[in-house]
Amino acid sequence: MHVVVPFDGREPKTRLSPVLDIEERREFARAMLEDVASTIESVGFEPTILATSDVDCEWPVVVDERTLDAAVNDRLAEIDGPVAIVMADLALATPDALGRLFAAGGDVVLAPGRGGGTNAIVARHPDFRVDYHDASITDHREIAHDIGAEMAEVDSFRLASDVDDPADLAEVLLHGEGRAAAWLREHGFELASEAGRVSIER
Ligand SMILES: Nc1nc2c(ncn2[C@@H]2O[C@H](COP(=O)(O)OP(=O)(O)OP(=O)(O)O)[C@@H](O)[C@H]2O)c(=O)[nH]1
Ligand SMILES: C[C@H](OP(=O)(O)O)C(=O)O
Repeated sequence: MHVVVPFDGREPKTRLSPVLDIEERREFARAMLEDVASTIESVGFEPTILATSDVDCEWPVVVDERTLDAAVNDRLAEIDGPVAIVMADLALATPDALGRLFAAGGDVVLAPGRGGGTNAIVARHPDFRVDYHDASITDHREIAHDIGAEMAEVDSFRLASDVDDPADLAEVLLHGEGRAAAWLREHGFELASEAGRVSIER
């Protein structure tokens, strides 16, 4: 199976701009990418980074400057056989969680993200194409249905937790075991309590 990790390192994670400046967001996004790619590797697959510009890293990189959908759909059309698409901001992903995703049966396997996104996909049907953004999980269910694909979903806290907003950083500090969690600690982030919920402070 080909495992593709989309990554836009140019102005990443704009929703984290209340707490991280542009250089910090680049570094943090890169730390998450390394966590995701090395976790994929640890379950026996070589990730290909599908990036908007060249990335200096130990994995193969395919550069495609077009939109996310255009770049991913081109890979889906070009690659023969199963393709997994795993987002680069899954800082809580573990070998166990990704292993369950890759092993799940079905023509199309979806890992929903909190908030309506689609954090990972395994596509074994040649006609499956993506339509990211907004409530993409609904769109991906519909696309799978329309092409007559047998669909499955993976129920996983770790795969559902993409890191988009400042509140998600608390989850990384609570549960992350990799470079992203270490990066946050090195840059002064720690857990705090706010109105009975865990938050972050710096
Ligand atoms: N190749 C490619 N990857 C992208 C593109 N846009 C987003 N990504 C990647 O897709 C995944 C999900 O990204 P999002 O959380 O939607 O967006 P983001 O740009 O990182 O963050 P925001 O600016 O806060 O929306 C991350 O791994 C991004 O690096 C794109 O245009 N091309
Ligand atoms: C790419 C997008 O990510 P989100 O903006 O939901 O994190 C999606 O999953 O459709």
